[in-house]
Amino acid sequence: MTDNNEVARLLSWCSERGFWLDPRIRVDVGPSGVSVISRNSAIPVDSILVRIPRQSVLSVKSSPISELIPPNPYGRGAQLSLALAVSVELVCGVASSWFPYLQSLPREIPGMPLFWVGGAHAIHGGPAECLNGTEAWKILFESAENRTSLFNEIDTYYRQVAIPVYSETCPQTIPSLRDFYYSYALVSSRSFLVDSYHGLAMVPIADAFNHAQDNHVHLESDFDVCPECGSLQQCTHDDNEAQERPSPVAADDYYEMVCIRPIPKNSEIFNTYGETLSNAELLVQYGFILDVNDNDRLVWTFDQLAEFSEDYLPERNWKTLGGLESFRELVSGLIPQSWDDTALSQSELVHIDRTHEFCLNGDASVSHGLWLYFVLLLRNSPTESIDEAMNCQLELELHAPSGVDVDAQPPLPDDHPPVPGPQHHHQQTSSPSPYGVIPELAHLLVALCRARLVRIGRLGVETTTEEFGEMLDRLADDDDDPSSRSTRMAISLAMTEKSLLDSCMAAWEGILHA
Ligand SMILES: C[S@@+](CC[C@H](N)C(=O)[O-])C[C@H]1O[C@@H](n2cnc3c(N)ncnc32)[C@H](O)[C@@H]1O
Repeated sequence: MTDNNEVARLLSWCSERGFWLDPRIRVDVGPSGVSVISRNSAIPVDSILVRIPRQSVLSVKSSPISELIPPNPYGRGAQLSLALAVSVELVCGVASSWFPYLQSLPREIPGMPLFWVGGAHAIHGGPAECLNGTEAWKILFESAENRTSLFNEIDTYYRQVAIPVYSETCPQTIPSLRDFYYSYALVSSRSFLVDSYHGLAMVPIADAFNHAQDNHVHLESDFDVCPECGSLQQCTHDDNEAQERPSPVAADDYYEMVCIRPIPKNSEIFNTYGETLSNAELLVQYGFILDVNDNDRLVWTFDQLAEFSEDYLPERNWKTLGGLESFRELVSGLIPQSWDDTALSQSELVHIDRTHEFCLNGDASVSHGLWLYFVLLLRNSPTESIDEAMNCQLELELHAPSGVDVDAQPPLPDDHPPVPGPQHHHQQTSSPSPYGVIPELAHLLVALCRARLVRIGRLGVETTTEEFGEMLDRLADDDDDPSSRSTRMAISLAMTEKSLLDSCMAAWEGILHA
């Protein structure tokens, strides 16, 4: 972990480079590494707490080897490019212009699952195994960008792009793959998208703030600078039409950490790394989780739902629904429509989801997209009304034995036979239900959740709440051991997902007894 001397060296370098820190704050070393704390006076909203000179950030553009790094403006590609720039600066050591900054960063980031696979953190029996089937597992191993694992993407970039650059710039001290992982981890956990010139960048001092959802500060920057030279003023790269950049004032040469929520005296000052980040995302990108995170959710893709339907509802083949692609189009065309004023918005079990995903949210409520998928799948003809299904949903919730309780514990004991699986799926009876497709939909949702629990494995199906508690308590006793801390975070994630799935199953089984 960073020590006080390293922080002192960082601050002295910052002062030489023209940084300005409000005297009401200090940078300190605490239990979560470096943090920023208010001194003995409260700080009001709109105060500028830190000014960071634009030319002091480490980005692909400001790197001495920028010409050698293939440009990659967004997403994981941008992170990999910046990791390459950072790794070369780390090799340069004291010769790097950013040395006092780089020496102040944590030497290891064991909380990030990137370091859990292989070595002491072997996947079998290690913390990574506890992530099996969870949302974090999906981010790590089924990356949305090209369905490959994060590890493969990093390894491929290292071999194909980084090694040739190292051979040219530092042939005597080529960083190892593990060294490259470290640089990637620094970028993943600390970089900011600052403006259209630097793009993603390492921003000293701005990255000393820890994360909270109710943050006190955020980074302000004039994003719209010349992407070619970074100029805030009109420059030779401007064409005649694009001369709308505002004339600069002195402050524009800085990025600023600005107070957006009053800060009490003597308390930690937090930034946010993203208002909607779930614990799975925080863990993978930053190596920590929050005790309570309202953004936690479980997501299914359309393809996963389609695969599930083929297994559990073989009688509904895609041909009867006009083909898989036209069904996909139907569903994806309806989800973004306005659902706020529909009857569904009054449901206790379904929520109108702004992300338009097929998901279960932190209240164990299913998204309107997931509900709609099953309604469209189950209805007997394309003319059957969705409004009718919404009314049936509300009716059934109303007539559930004791109302709907989404926090109810699952009625099934752990040794209860599983809910209908692919082989013995509950068939629709010949007499139609007065609640239309909703009872069948409830059965399917329960089966979908059960299938997800099975993917989580032992922690999903066999572990009781008490056992989770005991495991977490045991690991908390050993919190100084990074491996115990990692396992504790992984188990917490699995426990949260199991609890959401259990609550969802209990609620939908509850309405089946109406
Ligand atoms: C941008 S840095 C923040 C400064 C950092 N504490 C340091 O020592 O340099 C992000 C890292 O800080 C830690 N961190 C940030 N917010 C945290 C939180 N709420 N709880 C635990 N660790 C946190 C994590 O290790 C994360 O990867």
